[in-house]
Amino acid sequence: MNAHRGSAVLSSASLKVQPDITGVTENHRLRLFSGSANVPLSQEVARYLGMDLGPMIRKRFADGELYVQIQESIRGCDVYLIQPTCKPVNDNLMELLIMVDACRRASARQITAVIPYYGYARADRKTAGRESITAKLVANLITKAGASRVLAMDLHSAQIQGYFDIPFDHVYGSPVIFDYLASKQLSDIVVVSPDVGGVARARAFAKKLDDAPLAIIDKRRQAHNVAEVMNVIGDVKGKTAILVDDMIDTGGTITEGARLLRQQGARQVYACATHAVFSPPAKERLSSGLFEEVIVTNTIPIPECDRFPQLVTLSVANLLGETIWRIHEDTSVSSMFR
Ligand SMILES: Nc1ncnc2c1ncn2[C@@H]1O[C@H](COP(=O)(O)O)[C@@H](O)[C@H]1O
Ligand SMILES: O=P(O)(O)OC[C@H]1O[C@H](OP(=O)(O)OP(=O)(O)O)[C@H](O)[C@@H]1O
Ligand SMILES: [Mg+2]
Ligand SMILES: [Mg+2]
Repeated sequence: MNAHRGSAVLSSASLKVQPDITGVTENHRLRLFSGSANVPLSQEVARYLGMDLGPMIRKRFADGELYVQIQESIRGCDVYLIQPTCKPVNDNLMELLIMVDACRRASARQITAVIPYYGYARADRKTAGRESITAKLVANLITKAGASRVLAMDLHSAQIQGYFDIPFDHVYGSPVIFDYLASKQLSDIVVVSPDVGGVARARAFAKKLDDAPLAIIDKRRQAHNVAEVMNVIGDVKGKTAILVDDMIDTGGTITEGARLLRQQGARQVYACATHAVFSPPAKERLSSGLFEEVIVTNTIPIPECDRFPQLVTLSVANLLGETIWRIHEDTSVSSMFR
């Protein structure tokens, strides 16, 4: 390459752009940057990919506004920006948007927003008049900022993929949870969806657990953040119930569900959820003795003060790393979940 350049003037050793072993020029290489929302997860992803996180300055001005500067050239690079939009959601979202904008203006070839937890996902439709569909607004913001594609894990509702008109890879944390559950060798399992929105997720989960039976809880919400459970559809008596959800926020849904399952004769209750949102009083509810274990992943960092003895945290870093690699290599992502 670059033979057209005067070799007497520039020897190939002095050229900055070298072809790598795959024949792709090095300036199209994969680069990974982390926002501040979950640096330990980003570091684990980088370790899986055998690379370092790219250098980036992130600071706050005296007036509270954010400043981001990518500290190396990313011209022509395929850039992956890892940032779950968890608490503080508005700050983390804004930081992601600023990172995307900075990469676009720095002439990155492709920008993938890697969003292990997609905040505002529960505002996925109008449930009353004169409400915003904030999940769609967030999609518009990410797209408009300049993202070329999105990688997200366990969206609250899968339809959010369609809020984007750019390629979207939706992956699941369930394989790491299956592996963990398999190691426990539980018997007489019933997989339980704690509400109607979780039925498809729980059904897929049950299928993977040797076609375990499925039960569904009829949950209602009379007010925001208040969960009321009415009934269990399915047989749970004497069984090990595995509640499966996308997220645990205040813990109302999963603990009210567990209480009902115990009342209906479940022998043991395990809670599984990808995203540990953990708003108060989640810790108190989850550690009240209803659960054998509460199994979550590290899409959202869990501060020490929110941990409790029954909590098991599994890492999705390898899964995200493998997905990033497959996106970069243009190979199948869906085959990871068959
Ligand atoms: N972040 C949120 N926390 C709690 N509730 C929320 C949030 N965003 C939207 N909501 C409300 O949740 C329900 C969703 O309706 P479902 O039928 O249970 O899916 C709705 O009232 C949203 O305003
Ligand atoms: O821990 P909590 O504070 O109870 O919140 C978490 C629950 O809220 C969401 O469900 P949602 O109420 O949106 O119902 P859906 O899944 O049927 O859409 C989410 O899927 C969890 O089930
Ligand atoms: Mg919902
Ligand atoms: Mg739910």
